[in-house]
Amino acid sequence: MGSGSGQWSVENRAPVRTESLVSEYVPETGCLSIIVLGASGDLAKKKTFPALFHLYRQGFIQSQDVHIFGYARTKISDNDLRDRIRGYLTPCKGFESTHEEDVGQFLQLIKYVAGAYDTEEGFRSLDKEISAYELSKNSTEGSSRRLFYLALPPSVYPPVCKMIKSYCMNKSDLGGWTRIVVEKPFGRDLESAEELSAQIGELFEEPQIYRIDHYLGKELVQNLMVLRFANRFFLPLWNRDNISNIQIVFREDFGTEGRGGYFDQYGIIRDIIQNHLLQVLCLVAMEKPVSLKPEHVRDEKVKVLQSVLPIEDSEVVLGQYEGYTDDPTVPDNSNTPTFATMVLRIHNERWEGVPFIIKAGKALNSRKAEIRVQFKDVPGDIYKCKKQGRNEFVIRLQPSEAMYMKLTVKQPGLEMNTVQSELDLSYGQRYQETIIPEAYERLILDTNLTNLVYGFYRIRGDQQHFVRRDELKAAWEIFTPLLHKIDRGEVKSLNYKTGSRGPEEADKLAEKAGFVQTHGYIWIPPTL
Ligand SMILES: NC(=O)C1=CN([C@@H]2O[C@H](COP(=O)(O)OP(=O)(O)OC[C@H]3O[C@@H](n4cnc5c(N)ncnc54)[C@H](OP(=O)(O)O)[C@@H]3O)[C@@H](O)[C@H]2O)C=CC1
Ligand SMILES: O=C1O[C@H](COP(=O)(O)O)[C@@H](O)[C@H](O)[C@H]1O
Repeated sequence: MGSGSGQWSVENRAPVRTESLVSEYVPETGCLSIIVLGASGDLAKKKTFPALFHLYRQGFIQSQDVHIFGYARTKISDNDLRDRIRGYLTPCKGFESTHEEDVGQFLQLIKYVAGAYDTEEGFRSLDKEISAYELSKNSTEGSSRRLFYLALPPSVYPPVCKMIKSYCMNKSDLGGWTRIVVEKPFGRDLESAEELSAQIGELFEEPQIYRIDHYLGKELVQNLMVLRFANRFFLPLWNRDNISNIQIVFREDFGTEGRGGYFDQYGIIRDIIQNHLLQVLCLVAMEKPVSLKPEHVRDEKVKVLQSVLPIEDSEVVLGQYEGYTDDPTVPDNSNTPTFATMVLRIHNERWEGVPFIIKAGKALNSRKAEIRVQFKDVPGDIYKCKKQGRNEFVIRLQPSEAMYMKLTVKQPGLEMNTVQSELDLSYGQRYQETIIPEAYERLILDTNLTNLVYGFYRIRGDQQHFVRRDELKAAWEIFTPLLHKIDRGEVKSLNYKTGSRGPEEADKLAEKAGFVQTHGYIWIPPTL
């Protein structure tokens, strides 16, 4: 790293060798079929196909051994599907000049099959298409790999899994496999999630099931364990003796945008908090795992979830933005929250007494997701620093990925004043040449493709960044009592204005829980 010109530059360093990450490189020889079920939908066009395109452009998906199938009920042709997704395929950094050509070649890998989610006929035609492709590649029966991505509402997972199991399985005796990727929210509450798990569990083994939570694929979420467990700085500070409170925040500056029908059945807690923000909380709060093996990491996450105390009604604020019910698919009297702030408390030695303030909202005044660790006041403060604000360590997940530490320094110059400033690691500036992959790219890669990890080849099929069944159960246990109260109308959503911070009561709750806002200081992402 050199800063002679005043600019940061990044040297290529040898990869760090980490013993526990070494795993055997076992080549998989058969061809791979990726089947996107629900291909006509929102997730497929906005996230799944674009992620596959980027993997293709970066060489992880190669036309000679990977084919992509779209499946849904809508009766459209191959070309219709290609036209639907074309506009969502954004150029890969560094490949802008060949983008049109790349898109054309990628789209040719996609074939569409129309069919129902619960009938033999559709899945038999799908199997026929996949088998024809495998045959055309001379892939030995039993060596081919089939990845079914369920970009579908969870209500159709059981029939779809049954159909896959009955008509579309690969014979896995020669290194081939069949895997399924299921989206969140997995169920509506503890009971329905357990039922869904049991139904799918009868059809597939746990290692075949990838419960995706795309927040686990975000760069700075993947960095959390490295940050906590590979740096001496944080080890002694990361506990109730030093930390006053931790906020985990998700804000969007747009509403449900045509997804009102889906959203109204779930609400912000099931859509964002029970999964995305809770997964982040686990990584912030867990103890160091025995190793980086997926089961060791997930064991520690489960322990955190099981230590969360029941949520107090007095520590919850719900909101619904004005205009939410204008969507014709949303009932006029809907109480579904589009905003929630709540305090989670972890009953263990490290975190007793430290509130985790969780906040998520749609149609707010900004779009961002971040973790804000606020430290306690300095004891015996001779500078009267309280007026400047507390130390905070902020991990900005998006946009403008960054980590910064808010700290008090001497005001530069002749005066002897203190002022709040920051140590700033902004990724856009520090890693200018690096392409930060989209969360879905990374996670799809984890399900099936071979890649370099910390300098070693390993077979993907790594479930560390996916949710295990007991983890899911523990997550639903936390929220189910509250969700049932909301469903029964016992906890009401307060109105808030589109483009606001959400209900004022939410800020008051955070303050009551111990968060001290710094006034007069705002971190601004550095521009290049
Ligand atoms: N959209 C997003 O940004 C995100 C979505 N997700 C999750 O991904 C999954 C899919 O989401 P999304 O694409 O938005 O959903 P959509 O509502 O767009 O549904 C996807 C497809 O499923 C079929 N479908 C929709 N409703 C039903 C139904 N009631 N019964 C049977 N089939 C139905 C439709 O295809 P057809 O009628 O052609 O069969 C539709 O095109 C959900 O679990 C969601 O929570 C997760 C993260 C982000
Ligand atoms: O899972 C979901 O996530 C998106 C937000 O994802 P992000 O990566 O853009 O932060 C959210 O808009 C959607 O409601 C939800 O289903």
